[in-house]
Amino acid sequence: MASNIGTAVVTGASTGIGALYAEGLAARGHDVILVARNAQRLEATAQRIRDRHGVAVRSIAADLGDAAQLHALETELAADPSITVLVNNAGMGAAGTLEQTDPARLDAIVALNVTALMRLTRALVPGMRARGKGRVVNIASVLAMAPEMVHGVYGATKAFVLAFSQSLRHEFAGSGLSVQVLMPGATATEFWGSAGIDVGNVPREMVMTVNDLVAAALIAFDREEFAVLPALQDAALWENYEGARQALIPNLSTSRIAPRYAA
Ligand SMILES: NC(=O)C1=CN([C@@H]2O[C@H](COP(=O)(O)OP(=O)(O)OC[C@H]3O[C@@H](n4cnc5c(N)ncnc54)[C@H](OP(=O)(O)O)[C@@H]3O)[C@@H](O)[C@H]2O)C=CC1
Ligand SMILES: CC(=O)[C@H](N)C(=O)O
Repeated sequence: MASNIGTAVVTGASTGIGALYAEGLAARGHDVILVARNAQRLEATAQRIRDRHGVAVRSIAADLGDAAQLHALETELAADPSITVLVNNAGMGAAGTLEQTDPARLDAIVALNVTALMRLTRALVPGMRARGKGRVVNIASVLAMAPEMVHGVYGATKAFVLAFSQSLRHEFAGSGLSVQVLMPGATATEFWGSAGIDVGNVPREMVMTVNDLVAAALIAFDREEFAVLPALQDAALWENYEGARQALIPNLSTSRIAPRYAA
């Protein structure tokens, strides 16, 4: 029998944050659709979730960095009226600076972290809006606010994810749709090895386990918080940051040159 709270799509769900997040949604009663490239690993995760939670689990093997595969997935998911949650989790990084990193790798990072996330959201939101309910969860990073903590374009892609989520929150107001942005700090997953970084070189006190990260993220999912920073101990620091941003907004565009630029 289909879940009466609908189906959750989770990208990058074969391992790491995505696999545990998908399992957490299954534990809450969602049917789930898992997306990643490696069909075998994906199906192993799917079977584990089925066995443990008894919900319907589909795995779709697709490379979200490939335009044709992304388009096929958009079409397939847009036609599924059972989808109530989209978790845009798949993402990748790279160890080097802008100049050290192959341009093709930079393109791949932007294609996955930015384009695929934006396109899947664009594909699913019209149906959610027509049905009057839906949730989008975007996995950004604390590096959205601190891109200088790492090299290259990765932090900039995560700044896109944060800004996109802020914009969606505005666009969704009053629609029954909601968006959440999760900003993990360093989390022990395969992400680091794939990016060519040894997580063992990161101070241990800065690295969270993936179990802890996802447990906190799911509590925030249940609370329907907008911005989720599981590693930030003092929530007032985020509130002050966001308060300063909100204070800027009404002052950012005026017809008058600011006195400091007057000739
Ligand atoms: N780990 C960390 O320290 C942090 C991670 N994040 C973010 O969290 C998210 C999840 O990261 P994490 O779990 O650590 O990463 P992992 O590397 O552990 O998992 C990445 C997942 O994405 C899938 N994936 C990778 N490339 C593609 C692709 N081109 N198309 C489809 N699926 C793909 C992988 O499966 P497959 O290889 O089979 O495709 C895998 O399921 C990412 O957006 C990351 O940027 C944010 C902050 C900190
Ligand atoms: C916060 C981090 O260090 C991290 N590697 C990330 O992926 O954003």
